[in-house]
Amino acid sequence: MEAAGLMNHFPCLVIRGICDYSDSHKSKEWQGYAAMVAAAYAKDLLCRIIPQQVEGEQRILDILGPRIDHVGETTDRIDRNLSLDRLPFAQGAEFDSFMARHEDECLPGTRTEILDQIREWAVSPQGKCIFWLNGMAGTGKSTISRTVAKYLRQDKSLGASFFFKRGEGDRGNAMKLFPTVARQIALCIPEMITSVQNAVDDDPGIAMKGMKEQFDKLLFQPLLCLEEFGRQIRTVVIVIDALDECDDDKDMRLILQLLPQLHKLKALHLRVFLTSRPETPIRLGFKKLANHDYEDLVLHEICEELIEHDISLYLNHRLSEIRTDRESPLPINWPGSTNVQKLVALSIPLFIFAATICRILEDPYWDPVNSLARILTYRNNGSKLDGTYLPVLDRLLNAQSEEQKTQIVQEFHQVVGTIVILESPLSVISLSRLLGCSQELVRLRLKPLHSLLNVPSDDVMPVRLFHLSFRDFLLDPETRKKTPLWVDEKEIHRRLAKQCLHVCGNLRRNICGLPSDGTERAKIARQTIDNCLSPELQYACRYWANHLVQCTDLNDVIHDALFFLRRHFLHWVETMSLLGLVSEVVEMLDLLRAVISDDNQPEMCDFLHDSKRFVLKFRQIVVDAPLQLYCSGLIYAPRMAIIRKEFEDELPDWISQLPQVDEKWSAELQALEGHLGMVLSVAFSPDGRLLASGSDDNIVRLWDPATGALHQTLEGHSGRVLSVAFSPDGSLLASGSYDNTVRLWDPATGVLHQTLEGHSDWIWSVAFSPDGSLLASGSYDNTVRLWDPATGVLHQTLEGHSDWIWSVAFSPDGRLLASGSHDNTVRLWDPATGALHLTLEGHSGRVLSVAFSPDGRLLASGSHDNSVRLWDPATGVLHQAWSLERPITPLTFSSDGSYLKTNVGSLDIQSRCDNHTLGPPHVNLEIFVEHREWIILNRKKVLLLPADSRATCAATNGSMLALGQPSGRVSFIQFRV
Ligand SMILES: Nc1ncnc2c1ncn2[C@@H]1O[C@H](COP(=O)(O)OP(=O)(O)OP(=O)(O)O)[C@@H](O)[C@H]1O
Repeated sequence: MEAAGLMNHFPCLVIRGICDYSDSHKSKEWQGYAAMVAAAYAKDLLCRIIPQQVEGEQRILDILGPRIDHVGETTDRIDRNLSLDRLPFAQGAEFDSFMARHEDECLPGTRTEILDQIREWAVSPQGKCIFWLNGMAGTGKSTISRTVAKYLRQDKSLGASFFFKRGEGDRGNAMKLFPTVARQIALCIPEMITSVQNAVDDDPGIAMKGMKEQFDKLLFQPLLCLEEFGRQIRTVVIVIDALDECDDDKDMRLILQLLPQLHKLKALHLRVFLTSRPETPIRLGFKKLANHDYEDLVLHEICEELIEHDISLYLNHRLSEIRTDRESPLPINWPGSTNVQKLVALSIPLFIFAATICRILEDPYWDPVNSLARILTYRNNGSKLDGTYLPVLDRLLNAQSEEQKTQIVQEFHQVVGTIVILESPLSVISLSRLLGCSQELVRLRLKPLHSLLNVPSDDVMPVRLFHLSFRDFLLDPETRKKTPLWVDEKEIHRRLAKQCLHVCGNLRRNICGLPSDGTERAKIARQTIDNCLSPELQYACRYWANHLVQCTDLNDVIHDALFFLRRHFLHWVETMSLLGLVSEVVEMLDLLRAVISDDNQPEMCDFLHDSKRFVLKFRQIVVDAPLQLYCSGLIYAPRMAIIRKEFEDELPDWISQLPQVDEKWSAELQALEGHLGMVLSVAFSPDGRLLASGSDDNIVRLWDPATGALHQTLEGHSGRVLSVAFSPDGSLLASGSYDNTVRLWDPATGVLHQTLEGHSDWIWSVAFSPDGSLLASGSYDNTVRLWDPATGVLHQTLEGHSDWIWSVAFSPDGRLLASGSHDNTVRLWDPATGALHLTLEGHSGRVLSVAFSPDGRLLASGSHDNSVRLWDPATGVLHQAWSLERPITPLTFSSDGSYLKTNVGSLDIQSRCDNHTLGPPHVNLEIFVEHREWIILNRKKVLLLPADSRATCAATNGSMLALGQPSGRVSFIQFRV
């Protein structure tokens, strides 16, 4: 048949296929699958062909007959499933995934009380939103989670499960937590599918967005929509296991902030069963939750008899299995009840010890009678760890010649030493490539250790420790006295650093063969990246610096590192960009800089300084399109930049005339791009680790000033954000807005704590009291309001000004609050009572800025009348007035109080001189705005910023200056120029 003819017949053939499958009675699974595929074709083809083929239409309808509705229904379902398929999910995170098929569940008869308690909580209408099972490593939490998930599935109340696992790709972080959970819940509550589908359609990149947004759009809102369906209320539980294995403390805390919101859902009882070790960020996260949000159970604190009973049951069961499974019969009385008792005592409260002992005893290469005797001997001599691990390790060296022993010890260090030090696990194949040895050698060394290491039969799967205690044992300095197999951590780090750098030598330009220099990272499939970058190369790129900084003899490795950087720096950044890890490059450069001395390694220091400038400057473009590094990056780098000179050969040869560029790096470290409107306010957190920027686009963004990474996007205001301020302990961020509200956010998680409503006009200024117990907001409604930031309760409304409030400031002891107003006055209030203390009159123009000196003895006011006035805040007496050239804002004291910094110059307070003196040498930074350009004075150096720095606001953390720009960018300026 000709191609055209075939095309004409094709739709009918497909539809015939559908009819045939519907009539046949093949396996249910097959039918479902075939139906979906066939119906998808049919729907598509019907739409395209029917209007054009009148004759064909009749035939199609004849064949389909009454089944047409069924096809429509099926295709809708396919559409929905396809939509859910666009949601990325973490492979293997579900409790019954293929990867988890060998994981244990609770042995029947063990954990009965705990399991009952959890089941009761899940079904009780009064049950709290979260059940937190908290316990030390190896107490059996994950085993309980798997069992709970299984029961819930049987009861049809399992909504979703997510088992975190460090070093297991997406399971080791929170990026895909909510998409994975949303996908599972939507499949179990079909009414939710359309809302999830809409969220994905509205924003196809939603799964790459911040967690708060993912939670809201993929989970919370779709679940909220269920209320429309008015179904009978049912219980749905999400199981989240091992939250402590999520790689980012802030993410853990954010998850804990978000989950309690699920309690607000009315259409169902949504519960979360969550387990973790009692790690600090998690404990602190729970501490912040209200008591009614969660209940908890501490697994290692339950009554010892219960633990003893369970471990004893487990050991008896496993030991009897070992007896039965053994090919050669064991002595009739083995292991003997006394020995079992001893093993039980040895294990309490850790199930992992019992499990490890059983793995040792069932190892077919060793005699269990002998193994048991050794375990019990070690038990008498040392710690639990000795008793568990030494018997296995000692056996490796038994009955070997000295020569063999030396070789075994050396290979053990090479292979097992590496496995315990690795930052994330690698397979046998990757290990052999990283170590430069044969796969056979790796296998050989692992063979006698199957009871301590999880060695998959598939050589491409990662080798892992059964339990981290094995690592602790091998690295413990005390172990050195007990076995030559002790692992010298620093030495292994040194070797790994060198081996990683060696592997990184394979990097090259355009390693993934991207079609063009402009290819966007978002459009590169993960599969392509994984095909081109082997796991060991990915590992080496990501961790070489971590290993380097942890070894003793740095000189030797630094030489290798410099050699690598000078050849492959750009290739490395390209690879890190492909992996989505550009921020880590900056962190790694900082890490290296911290251990390298200026005197001994000046060349490395210069290189690190220059390369950091390069990455910060071009970060955004590199994040978006990796290969732009060689074009936009190199050609716009300053002429004398080390990176530009080193990599001159990489400059694109198709650009005949390169753009004019500066000789050296300018003062601008980095521009933070993301705001869609003018940046109106910026503030550093008290520890300098976060920068907040408020903008015309109604959004507050939180950035990491060290790497330029965007941490949070705080959305909620419906008007411009005019002012931002951190609380003194950095735990809260306040934002004042055109929408007449102040919002209080948790800067660590981005969660909105409170919306303070009450002002009837814009809020231009917000300030926390020095002890953080009060928040003042100054507004265009002529009032200042004082709030309790912890509860959001309004304490006082300070009325008295007859016009807008531009600025508010607390005195350092918190006893006074100053407000500067459009009515040309400054007022001083007692924040405790709200009483007006003084009204300072004298300015002939609006007062734009107020500031207290660090000792609280002076109050400065800057006005639109171009003057600065200095008052005694206790008496209201005017000390001094300067008349300057322009309206004064902002106004701040130098940290030692000797200078007053204004936008037109600095004023020496002691000598009362008004000649715009530069600060004394110890004054690190002064900031001025001169003719709408910014001047920075640093140790008497004056720096005029580029003409485009028309900053609207500024803040400093002591080493960097952040400038908000009308263009919506935030620029970082370094001081040491
Ligand atoms: N009730 C049980 N029945 C049978 N085996 C158990 C039970 N509890 C724990 N185990 C065994 O103990 C091992 C360790 O338990 P598990 O991994 O659940 O501990 P964990 O508390 O989650 O540890 P970690 O915090 O290190 O992840 C399991 O692999 C399993 O073999």
